Amino acid sequence: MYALTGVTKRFTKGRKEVRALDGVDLSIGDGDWLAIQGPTGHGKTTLLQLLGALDRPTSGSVVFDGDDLAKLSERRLAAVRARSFGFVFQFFNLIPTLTAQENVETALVPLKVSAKARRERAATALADVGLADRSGHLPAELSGGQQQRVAIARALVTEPAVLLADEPTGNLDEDTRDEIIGLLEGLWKDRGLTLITVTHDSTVARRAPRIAWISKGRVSLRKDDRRVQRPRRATRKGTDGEAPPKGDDGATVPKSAGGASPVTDGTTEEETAAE
Ligand SMILES: Nc1ncnc2c1ncn2[C@@H]1O[C@H](COP(=O)(O)OP(=O)(O)OP(=O)(O)O)[C@@H](O)[C@H]1O
Repeated sequence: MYALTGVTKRFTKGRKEVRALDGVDLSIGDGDWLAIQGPTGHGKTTLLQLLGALDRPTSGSVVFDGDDLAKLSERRLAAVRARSFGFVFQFFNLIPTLTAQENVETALVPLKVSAKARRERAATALADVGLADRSGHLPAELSGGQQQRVAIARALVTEPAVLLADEPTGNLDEDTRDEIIGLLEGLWKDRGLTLITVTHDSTVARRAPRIAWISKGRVSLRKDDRRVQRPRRATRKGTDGEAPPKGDDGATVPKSAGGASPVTDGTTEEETAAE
């Protein structure tokens, strides 16, 4: 799904140049859940923004499903973003004057979905995150955890292939953090999503089968890193809504694209990591 090669990102701050990413090589497969962990200011959000086509690298390539996001026109980039990526942020980013239902519907406006279909799909998305009975509430009338659920519904109502979450539990207490990460994990398993979560929090990172550690803009993966390979998510009209089977340790066991025996690609990526 993703292949990043030699990715650097530099910012200029006054007279100083900051190398936010410094030679990142990384591959992320369909259906992977990758946590990006690391100290503050070391490039986590920058990497997430490149993966979500919100920004471009200074050099290197970010290939997503065969397209180098670094080279696409703004128009194509916006189209890929709208079609393929959903975003969740630490501070929810809901529109305060709109109800939960209306906030979720906003994600469908750029896709030119009819008003009736918007209403139906937003109601389903809210039900999927356990908020069917809160659809008429404004964000201020919801708890932090509920607001994040609305934000997750808004991210998923467009049925993206990839969900990118930047510190999704960073503004929540421990119990709510566990609820939200459990919700994300369930959605990841059930929908065959590719999930990429940025987090400071090791408790959250450890829930992901893959962890990328980022330090000074360089990425390293665990020695035992393995890509999870699962079939592409179910589409709206598809029938493959089946949750992947569990392994002995309770972890999701990947299936081959043909739905046959579980496989991984069998390679570790440490050779390609920057450290
Ligand atoms: N738009 C920008 N202009 C200038 N410098 C930037 C910009 N965005 C990020 N940086 C710098 O790039 C470096 C990496 O920032 P980034 O936000 O990716 O770190 P992070 O690991 O996500 O940090 P945090 O955990 O605090 O969110 C930092 O030094 C930051 O100040």
